Amino acid sequence: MTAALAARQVRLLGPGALLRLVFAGLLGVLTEAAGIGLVGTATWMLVRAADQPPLAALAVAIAAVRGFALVKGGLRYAERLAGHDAVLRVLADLRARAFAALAAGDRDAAASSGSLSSGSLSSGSLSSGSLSSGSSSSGDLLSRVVSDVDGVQDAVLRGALPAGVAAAVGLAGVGGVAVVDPRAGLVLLAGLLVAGVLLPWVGHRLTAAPASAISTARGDVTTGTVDVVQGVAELVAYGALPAALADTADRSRRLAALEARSATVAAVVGGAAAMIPAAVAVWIAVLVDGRTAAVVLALVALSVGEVVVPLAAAAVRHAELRGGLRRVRELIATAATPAAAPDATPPAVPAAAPDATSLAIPAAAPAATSAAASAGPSPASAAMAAAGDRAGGDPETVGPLDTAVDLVLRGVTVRYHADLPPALVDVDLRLPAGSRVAVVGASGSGKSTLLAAIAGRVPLAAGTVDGRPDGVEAWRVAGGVFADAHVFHTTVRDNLVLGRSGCQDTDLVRALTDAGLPEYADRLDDIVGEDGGKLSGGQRQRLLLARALVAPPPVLLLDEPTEGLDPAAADAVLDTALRAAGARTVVVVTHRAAELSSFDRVVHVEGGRTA
Ligand SMILES: Nc1ncnc2c1ncn2[C@@H]1O[C@H](COP(=O)(O)OP(=O)(O)OP(=O)(O)O)[C@@H](O)[C@H]1O
Repeated sequence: MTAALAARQVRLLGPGALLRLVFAGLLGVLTEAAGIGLVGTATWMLVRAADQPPLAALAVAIAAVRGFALVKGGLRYAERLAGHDAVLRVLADLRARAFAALAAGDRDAAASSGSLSSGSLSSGSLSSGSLSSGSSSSGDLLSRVVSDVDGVQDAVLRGALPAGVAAAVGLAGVGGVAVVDPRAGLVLLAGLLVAGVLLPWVGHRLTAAPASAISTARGDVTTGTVDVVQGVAELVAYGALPAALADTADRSRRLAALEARSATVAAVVGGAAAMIPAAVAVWIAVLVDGRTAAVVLALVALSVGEVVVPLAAAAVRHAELRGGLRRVRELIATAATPAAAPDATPPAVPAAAPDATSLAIPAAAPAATSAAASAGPSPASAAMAAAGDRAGGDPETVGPLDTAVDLVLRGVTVRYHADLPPALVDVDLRLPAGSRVAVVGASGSGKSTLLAAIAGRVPLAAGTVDGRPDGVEAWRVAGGVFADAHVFHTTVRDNLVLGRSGCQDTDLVRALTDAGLPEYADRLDDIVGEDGGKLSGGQRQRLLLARALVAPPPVLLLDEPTEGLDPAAADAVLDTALRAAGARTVVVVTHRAAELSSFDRVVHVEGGRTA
């Protein structure tokens, strides 16, 4: 068992680093020994001085006190230097090995999928690695790899090294005290076992479960915050931002509560451990015969006890780091495994224990039938569901407007930056209710900006968009698929619902079918990956179209909704989508001339002006 543990550490840290750490540990033991020698000699000297002996009788002790004090300072410095040097070397090596392993996993995934489309370190590709939980975002994974590897520093400097030093100093201390007085040795041994073994074990046991919950909660907060930030425009467009922000804040509060609980355990066991050496010292002082021996042994025992006090807090910290350390070991192990041939079964990846990964969005139960029922949604998706519930309770204030609207743009000018030329210049455009308008033009001519202006997503430098009923937010009148649309790192269902009230699965299936994505009709609980990383470009675009078709506003805006599809499929999807839009106004940005026959009007945009 010990040999296996040692072999594991050698594999993780490397033999060279272990030797350096052992050297640092030896320096640590010598430092503590010098400290204990200093306390023992100084105590003896003070007790003897009370009897006013000739100065010569104290000369050796005086020199020894000075010597111990000087040597202790130098040794402490050398120990810190050696320990940090060893650990920093270990970290540099581990980082290189961890990133090599990630890169290798990414390459393997790309090779086996025959495509590099998901890009470096995508969540899809990382899912072949040992760290991945199919639902973790690449940002979350990367930040976790970084913090997991950094955790090794804490584990070594605050855990392994002090534990080794405490064991050596404790044994030597017990032996030394026992030689003078065996009963005092036993008392010290008992105190050390309580402070250095029992309390750390209790602390570790009490914090192991919360530590795993903290890891999960931290992953939730990271993934959710990134998703909300990346999808903020989309959340605003569907009125789901306040709920998303509230949910993210809720998750942060839950994380803080878990961390506070863990910190309380650390404080209690740490505090209890800190009292043990004092109790041991008092006990020994009472127990041992002879004033000098009693005082010297008591203070020596106190000094030895101080060495084990930090172990309780270190054990609590280890409970927090345990999952991360295991992930690092697994990652390094996969890097050491020779790459499998592309057609071979992928190398067996150690199954992550429940606390090994921070599953931000656990896979939803297949039986779930609503967004709210899907298990462990991401903050954004939970917010979407919450917004949906809210909408259900108050359909007058949230959700798209359900009356026809005539919109009119008058002299609309949009300028993204004062130093840049305007992206739209003096645009007049009528959008009568039920009209079908195609917007065409060269890349960069201003088509997406025109849609953004209609939807009220950009401030107008001049002009007005008239026709929105008073007091009704712009997103409830006009919305749909925009150029910067975001796919949330959650299920197909949550991506479709996105804040709409009362959506049934039948509505979602209809929208998927209308958008040309029927293959996902029975996969509503599939996690789509970070920004839809597990979908093809065309599927991603059709998912966005389906989202827009679930409960469209009176003016449906579609920015290149069929991008990524072959021409025949694009025509079919657009036809179905236009039919699904019913009596609503539809404005479609398209590059395809063949699609134009479906529209009553074609608006050409050139240099920000319409013709
Ligand atoms: N957020 C922004 N900040 C600054 N400039 C922008 C921004 N968005 C667009 N622009 C600029 O505004 C102009 C119009 O961009 P827009 O995206 O509306 O064009 P587009 O016709 O939709 O292009 P494409 O067909 O390539 O999507 C371009 O010059 C573009 O560089």
